Amino acid sequence: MQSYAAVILDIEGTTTPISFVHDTLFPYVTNNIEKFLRENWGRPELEEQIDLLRDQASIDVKDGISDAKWIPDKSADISSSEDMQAAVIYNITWQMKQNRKIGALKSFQGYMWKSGYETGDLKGIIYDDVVEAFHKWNHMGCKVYIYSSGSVQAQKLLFSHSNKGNLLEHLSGHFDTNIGPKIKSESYVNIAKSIGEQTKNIIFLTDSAQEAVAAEGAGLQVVIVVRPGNASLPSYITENANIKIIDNFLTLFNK
Ligand SMILES: CSCCC(=O)C(=O)COP(=O)(O)O
Ligand SMILES: [Mg+2]
Repeated sequence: MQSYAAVILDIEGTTTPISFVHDTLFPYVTNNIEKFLRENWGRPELEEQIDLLRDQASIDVKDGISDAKWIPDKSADISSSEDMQAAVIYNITWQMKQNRKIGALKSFQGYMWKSGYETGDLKGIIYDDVVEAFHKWNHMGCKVYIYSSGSVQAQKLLFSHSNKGNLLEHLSGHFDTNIGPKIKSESYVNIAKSIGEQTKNIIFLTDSAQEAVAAEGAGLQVVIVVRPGNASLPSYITENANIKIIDNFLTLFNK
């Protein structure tokens, strides 16, 4: 591995078990959405989230995506709050079944998780070696950033309410898909510009083969992280001499 000035980390399957996202975070949304909407109905923050979902739903319907449905407009008096809530529940459930990485869904999930973290019902899970690596990188003066499909709000909640305490002080910044999709090289170029580093001076750690290829295409140094429960790696990754594969962040500090 060459030297580097900044590290970018994926979350799911990299800093955090996939099982935490799929067996705890996602069910928190699907299991609580009905009650959550009822209790928060009329709040401006919830209306902002629904506006984002409605805009995305219109795009999906216009694009002819199968099973996509409109969310009624709040200015149309014909729709009761029950109809609106049912449409939002349908939309969230439909998107989550497909594990979509779309901004409006990710933003809504983050908004719901906020109350879960604040009440203590949710606690982010971070692997032990990640925290030790944070200390080492911080000590070396190497900046650490997060790039996840989860919204910036959701990322901050996870790292501030974690099983290892509040880890936000170790992080220099957060990126979500507002900077671009994780499977596009351009997104990594955008992040490099935003943090003021050349792409060759950044390492990106991820569990995803597609993300690895995109980051490599942008000129970043790429490390694939293998954690329990991660998907097996395709041969174009395992046979790519430019991509290092590790199962523990601390391997990166071995001489
Ligand atoms: C920010 S925690 C929630 C993770 C999430 O919603 C997700 O889609 C995982 O995406 P990642 O890019 O971290 O693999
Ligand atoms: Mg991942």
